[in-house]
Amino acid sequence: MSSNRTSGDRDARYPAETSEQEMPRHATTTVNRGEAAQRRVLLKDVRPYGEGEPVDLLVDGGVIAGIGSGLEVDADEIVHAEGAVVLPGFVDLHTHLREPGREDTETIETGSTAAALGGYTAVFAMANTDPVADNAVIVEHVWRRGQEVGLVDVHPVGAVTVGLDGEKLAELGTMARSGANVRVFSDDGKCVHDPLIMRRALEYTRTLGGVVAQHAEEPRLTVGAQAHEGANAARLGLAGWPAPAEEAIVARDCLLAGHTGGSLHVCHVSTAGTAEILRWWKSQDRPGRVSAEVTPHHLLLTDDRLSSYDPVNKVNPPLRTDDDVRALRQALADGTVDCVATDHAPHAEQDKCCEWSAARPGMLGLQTALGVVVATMVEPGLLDWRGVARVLSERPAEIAGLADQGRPVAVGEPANLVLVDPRARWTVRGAELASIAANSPYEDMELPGRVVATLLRGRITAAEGKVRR
Ligand SMILES: NC(=O)N[C@@H](CC(=O)O)C(=O)O
Ligand SMILES: [Zn+2]
Ligand SMILES: [Zn+2]
Repeated sequence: MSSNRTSGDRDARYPAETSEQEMPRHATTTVNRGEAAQRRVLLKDVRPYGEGEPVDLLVDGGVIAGIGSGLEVDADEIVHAEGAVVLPGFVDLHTHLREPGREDTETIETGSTAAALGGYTAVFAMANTDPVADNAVIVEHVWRRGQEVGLVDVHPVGAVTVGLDGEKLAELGTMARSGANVRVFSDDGKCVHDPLIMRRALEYTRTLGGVVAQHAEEPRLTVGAQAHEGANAARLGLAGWPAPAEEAIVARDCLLAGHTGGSLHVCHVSTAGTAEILRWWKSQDRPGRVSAEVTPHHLLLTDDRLSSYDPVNKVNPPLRTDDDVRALRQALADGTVDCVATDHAPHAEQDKCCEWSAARPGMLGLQTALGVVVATMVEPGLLDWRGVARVLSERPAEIAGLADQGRPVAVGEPANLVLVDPRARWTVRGAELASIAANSPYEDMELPGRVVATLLRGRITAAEGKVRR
């Protein structure tokens, strides 16, 4: 991993130091005077990591300039946070933004909006777009468009193989050296199933300081699969997606990562067996660099949802059993699974509101991830707020090699931050989410934990449920 990697290596991120410095400052209450004026933001009464008495946190010039009680400073904006928990901004290693190709379901702009509202300051946009992000032109477009929108850093994921076809390695080096500085490579949506291609990908990305994010699904075991292979699928006559189709690939890839010294990241872990394999592998003397993510939906939902026959619940890998959910929560709590990634997968109404077998797999996740993590991990006592920072921000930033994300809430650190009201509860309405698509499996569900504000390099990108461009 390139440890010195900051997004600032690439494009301009702040407007250059200009006359902002001379602009008059006013101590005001929540007045937004645009980015140029937002140099100093005072967050009043915040609790870093939800610990201790509320303090004030001053953000100046994109970094945390002071933390203390009763800071009396001249700020451009004051946010009265009323005891909100402050954490490093969330980092999503697994987002589908559908641009280019399916802008009718999500664009970089609408996806960035959903991300900022969900508390994210960086997302990784998967390569299964149309055309596929398997070359420098596409990845540079995604990176630049994300910077233009300016709500969240959109890091393009580069495809491992040309056209996601699994046959020929894409030009990984060209993407790595491009303006998008790609470090995460994935054929997500499809598995890099050929073991020799996977081996070469691990070897090659190692020399680039990158990581291969694997969608673990042995395709020969999931031909025609529609739902988790178990009693519920059998009852409904749906072809089964057996747990070993995931587990066999994860075991194989751990061995390959160990052998090559390459970095493997396992996408959307969904079974108790996969958690066991990862736990065993990580307990070896030389496990190399293997990391894993779990999605919010696999932490909360089970294949009991199949009975409704509503394809909003169709996702890949499929929703599994209660036992799997329990094992995944435990694995996330003990670090066997490193982090939470949304696998935010917007789909058009016509691709979801149709018969089950014709429906596309995938569900929205960016704006509901925090709520689901609070409901499944914080409320049952499996994680505290430091743990939330670890799984939603620190570990994903480390895995992707982002130097300026997932940093401590401390003076001198970059002000990529999220403020969370731990007491607030809200009801999910798919149509009210920022995504163009509305395929949320949490419709009408009440979720705990609300994002009060998100700051990207010291600038408020979202506050009170609205983004600021
Ligand atoms: N998760 C899904 O069910 N769908 C994803 C692809 C993927 O993550 O495998 C998509 O692109 O729609
Ligand atoms: Zn996938
Ligand atoms: Zn995905």
